[in-house]
Amino acid sequence: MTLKEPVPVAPGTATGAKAEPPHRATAWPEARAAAARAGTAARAGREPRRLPLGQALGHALAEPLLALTDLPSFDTSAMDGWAVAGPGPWSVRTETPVLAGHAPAAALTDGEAVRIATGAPVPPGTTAVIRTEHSRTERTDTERTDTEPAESADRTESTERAGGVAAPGPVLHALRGVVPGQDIRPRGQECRAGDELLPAGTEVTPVVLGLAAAAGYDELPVPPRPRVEVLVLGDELLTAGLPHEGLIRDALGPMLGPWLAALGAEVLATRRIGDDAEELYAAVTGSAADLVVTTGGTAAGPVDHLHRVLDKAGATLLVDGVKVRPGHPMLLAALGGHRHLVGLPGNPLAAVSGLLTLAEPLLAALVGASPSGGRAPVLDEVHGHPYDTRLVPVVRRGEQLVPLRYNGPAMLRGIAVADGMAVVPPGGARSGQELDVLDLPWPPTSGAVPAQGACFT
Ligand SMILES: Nc1nc2c(c(=O)[nH]1)N[C@H]1C(S)=C(S)[C@@H](COP(=O)(O)OP(=O)(O)OC[C@H]3O[C@@H](n4cnc5c(N)ncnc54)[C@H](O)[C@@H]3O)O[C@H]1N2
Ligand code: MOO
Repeated sequence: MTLKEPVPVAPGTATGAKAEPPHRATAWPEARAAAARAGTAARAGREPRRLPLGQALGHALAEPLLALTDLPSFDTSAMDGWAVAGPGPWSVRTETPVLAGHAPAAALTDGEAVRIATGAPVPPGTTAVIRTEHSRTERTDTERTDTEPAESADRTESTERAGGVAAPGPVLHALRGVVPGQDIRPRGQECRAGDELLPAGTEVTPVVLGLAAAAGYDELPVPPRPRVEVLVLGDELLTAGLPHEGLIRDALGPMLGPWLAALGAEVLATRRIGDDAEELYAAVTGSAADLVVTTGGTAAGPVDHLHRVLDKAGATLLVDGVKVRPGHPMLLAALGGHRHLVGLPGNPLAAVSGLLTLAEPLLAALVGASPSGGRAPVLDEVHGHPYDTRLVPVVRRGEQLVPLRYNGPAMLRGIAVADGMAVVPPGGARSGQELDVLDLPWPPTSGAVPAQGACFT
């Protein structure tokens, strides 16, 4: 590998030159934006497919979720009790109670009441629903003048005297004031047909499935999953056993496939290529993936073939180095035909940095989603790079971010227990300063993290 960076010259030195940024790489926020733009452009022409609700979990909505019906779709009783019309007392209509899932009962006229269950359509003319426990019924039968609890109304609703002569039905009294409309969920209370319930790009969670079903959907439109292939470069990598004689375990092959899958990708394969330029050329040009992710070989060492291979393949470098630590040799290339390649540096935490900087925004844009993240204050001062952004593994402690100790470019020990990576601007961050945080696509840690400290090598 050759040194990519001119040594910065301090102002006032013998050369008289001003201090220059140490390399001509893309600024970190612009690199992320370029990756998102690449994903958005590649998204054009990728037709959404319709998946049954049972298969749509975890996808992003390809289109806004528009209500296919009013919700509720009819005026609904919110309580078990009585549908009443006008002021009371009411004469109870002694028909079958109105139940959920049944056709609406005949219209009520002022002074009438009918038993009704939660979720049942209120009869036309209903002005309020009175909860069972806020009511009492009274028989008008001369043999019985005592009042009875409403729960036993069914038993009191005998309309026949001995001899078959119709008796007046029971009378319903309210035990509290009755407000017009009380305990009625009016049609369209939650939404009207055509209302946007959720924007495109929303992740389909279990609740989204429930809302979609309530709103009338059997299927949901989702973008096709981006197809990704991972190519792991490096002759020094072992796939099993202990490191020995300069050989080390491949830490990225086992990590990247599942990580990319957690970001919504369909991982076609993870292939180990070694340091063979021809094999790499064949793998890159022959890949059927929308996104090829390579690891290693991004720098300028004797066996770092990636730039030469991309050049030979006619690829266009959209980002060639990013002003970020770790991971500054990362790159993004357009391969033609809406296909892209993200080159992750070989150092494992540098590869994570490249994944979050370039691969995540590109994949999110390909499916119309937004990259995850938020902002939070950092507990202590964080050392910064003079010119470049730093990405630092952090845990969330309450509202605050705590940087983790093992954050060197070759280390995964910090990020393994992290909740995300804090974005530390050039020059560093003060204690209490708000920082952007890049989330990881799995639940936060329990917070049981070893003691903190600094370790930058
Ligand atoms: N002269 C220069 N040398 C280097 C520079 C530079 O600017 N000038 N940049 C350094 C930085 S920063 C990084 S990051 C690396 C990037 O190197 P490559 O992307 O070319 O990666 P490799 O050289 O292949 O590997 C670097 C390092 O990572 C280990 N590695 C590679 N793959 C894996 C893997 N799958 N699992 C675990 N570890 C892996 C590899 O053995 C090396 O130790 O370049 C610096 N050098
Ligand atoms: O950018 Mo390198 O990632 O410092 O190791």
